[in-house]
Amino acid sequence: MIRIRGLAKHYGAFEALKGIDIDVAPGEFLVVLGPSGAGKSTLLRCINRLTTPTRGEIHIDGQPASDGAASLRRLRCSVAMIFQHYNVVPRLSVEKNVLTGRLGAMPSLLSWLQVFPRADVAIARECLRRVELEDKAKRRTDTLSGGQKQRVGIARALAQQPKVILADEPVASLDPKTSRTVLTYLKQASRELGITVVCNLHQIDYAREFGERVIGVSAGRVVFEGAPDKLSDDVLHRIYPGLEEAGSTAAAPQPAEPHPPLMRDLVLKEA
Ligand SMILES: Nc1ncnc2c1ncn2[C@@H]1O[C@H](COP(=O)(O)OP(=O)(O)OP(=O)(O)O)[C@@H](O)[C@H]1O
Repeated sequence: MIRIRGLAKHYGAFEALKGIDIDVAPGEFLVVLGPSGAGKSTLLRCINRLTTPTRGEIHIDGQPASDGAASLRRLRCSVAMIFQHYNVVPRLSVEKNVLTGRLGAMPSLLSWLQVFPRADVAIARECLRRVELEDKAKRRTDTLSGGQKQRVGIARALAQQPKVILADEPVASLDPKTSRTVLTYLKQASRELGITVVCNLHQIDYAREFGERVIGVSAGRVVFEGAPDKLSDDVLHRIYPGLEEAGSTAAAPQPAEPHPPLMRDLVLKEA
């Protein structure tokens, strides 16, 4: 579904991405792990062309992603985004926020007037049902909790009926219990609707729990690619260089515990 080859992004003299090759299968739930500044957001922004790569090729569903008008239109329809800070419009109702996911598919006059065809309202309601928020449809979105706002973000992305969802640290602002709920809704929708998801995360626990495959990015390069159960201590040190200096020295795996102390420290810090 997504094929990335030799992707590089420079900001002036700084190389944020240094030649990345990634393939994502249709319907796959791929987690991208990496320390702050590794280039995870830049990667997502290159995929949906919010930023223009310096070098490299990206194909989505066999079509090249480029800055041409036709390509951008295609990308805006087929690739949806979920953001860390939800990006909902606070004073709009929950349902209207979800309906904004339909704007790209609507005639421009109707979208300008914010008149939504009945079929689009039905799609929005179905998406709200998926995240179990149908009873909040008419509520102002600023009256919801953070977790509920992110579920609105998921419903809005689903309303777009995308082939791909890019989620940029979707649970970074949420507590662990709410984070799991939100990721469960996202994974369920991905599985049931066959949507490919690329999800940037900071939490190793959630990568293990929700990722079907994990990519580790460090300093603009892919340093790991594999199944979540392959996230050993060695791998984590490759993804997070300098981890020992920052935390405890007890980095050796301790099979009696679900997570070695070093990993747990990192998870708690991020949660
Ligand atoms: N518009 C920009 N101009 C200059 N430098 C940028 C820009 N956007 C990102 N960078 C730099 O590129 C590097 C990668 O940033 P990016 O946001 O992709 O990292 P990240 O892995 O998503 O980090 P975080 O987990 O903190 O969000 C960072 O050093 C950042 O400062």
